[in-house]
Amino acid sequence: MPHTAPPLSGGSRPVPPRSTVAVLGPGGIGGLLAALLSRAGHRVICVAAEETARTLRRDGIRVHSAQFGDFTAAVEADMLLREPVDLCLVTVKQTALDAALDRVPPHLLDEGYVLPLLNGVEHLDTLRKHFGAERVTPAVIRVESTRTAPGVIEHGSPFLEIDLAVRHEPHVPLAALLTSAGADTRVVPDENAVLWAKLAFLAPFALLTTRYGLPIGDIRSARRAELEALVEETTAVSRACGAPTDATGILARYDAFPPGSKSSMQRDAEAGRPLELDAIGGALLRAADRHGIPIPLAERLMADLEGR
Ligand SMILES: NC(=O)C1=CN([C@@H]2O[C@H](COP(=O)(O)OP(=O)(O)OC[C@H]3O[C@@H](n4cnc5c(N)ncnc54)[C@H](OP(=O)(O)O)[C@@H]3O)[C@@H](O)[C@H]2O)C=CC1
Ligand SMILES: CC(C)(CO)C(=O)C(=O)O
Repeated sequence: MPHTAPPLSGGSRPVPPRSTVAVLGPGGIGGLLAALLSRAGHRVICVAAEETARTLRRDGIRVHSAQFGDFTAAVEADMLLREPVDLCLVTVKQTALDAALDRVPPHLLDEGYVLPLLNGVEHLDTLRKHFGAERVTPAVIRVESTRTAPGVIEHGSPFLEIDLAVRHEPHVPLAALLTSAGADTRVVPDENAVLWAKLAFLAPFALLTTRYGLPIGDIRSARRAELEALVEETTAVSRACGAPTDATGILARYDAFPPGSKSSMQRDAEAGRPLELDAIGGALLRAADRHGIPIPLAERLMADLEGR
């Protein structure tokens, strides 16, 4: 998948032989990264609810991946983080973030870094309040990965990409650590560019696939005009927020997805789970309102989805 924002150097520094990484929420993306980091030789502590923690301690994490193959990785797991770690990946849904943060006492990250991989833009405020602004590295992930049962992960996309918004190289070489696990990781100097490039791309994908219950292949063919109009809206908001996002590039990215790909919001809808509507569509509407940008199509889709 082509990236949109210009990279900085930073992915090539040596990785500490064995880092200790906590994963708060070992689900679709957290479980995949936990397993890959463990397989790469790092110490991984998953922080999860009781049943999931018990299952992970007993069975490890089983990954089925077209990109990385099928493998099982041993991880530690607990309901509460009890010791300092080099890095804490935050990989819960936005709807579970406040409750999940009770499991990670902030002082345990005094020397480490927090890497949130949630979709959306507004969770960073919550995390900065909890851990302190200097501990949190904004980031986004591009992948399609599903937790089909506790500790069982189906990684469906032929890619796993992470963009880190880092102005100054953190003490822990985060990019090299993630690269060592197999993630195609880039360091980009601009937080807005990283977060809004993802949201401008994700919001049309998530809202349309969820609204119509169709995978991206059907949306980009049968509902092309709607998709293009919505991308015009999201890129206008993104540009107003200071992120130079271009509609043509986003449409090309949709076209490169395997046709059966679904958004995580769509998978949540299918499973009857709460949707991250506020984190994705709500954040978009609020930003459009702040900048006086009309986005009627996004508003209509949000109203449809809220009324489901
Ligand atoms: N899945 C994907 O392909 C992609 C997802 N994203 C984003 O990544 C984020 C995570 O999504 P995803 O991995 O799909 O989510 P999942 O629902 O698969 O995983 C979330 C995990 O959080 C755990 N969890 C929920 N509440 C708590 C809590 N209070 N304490 C501890 N753990 C908790 C769940 O536990 P349990 O297992 O016990 O239910 C689950 O393991 C979202 O913001 C999503 O939008 C971004 C790109 C792609
Ligand atoms: C669109 C996709 C699959 C890209 O990673 C995503 O971020 C999501 O569905 O949450």
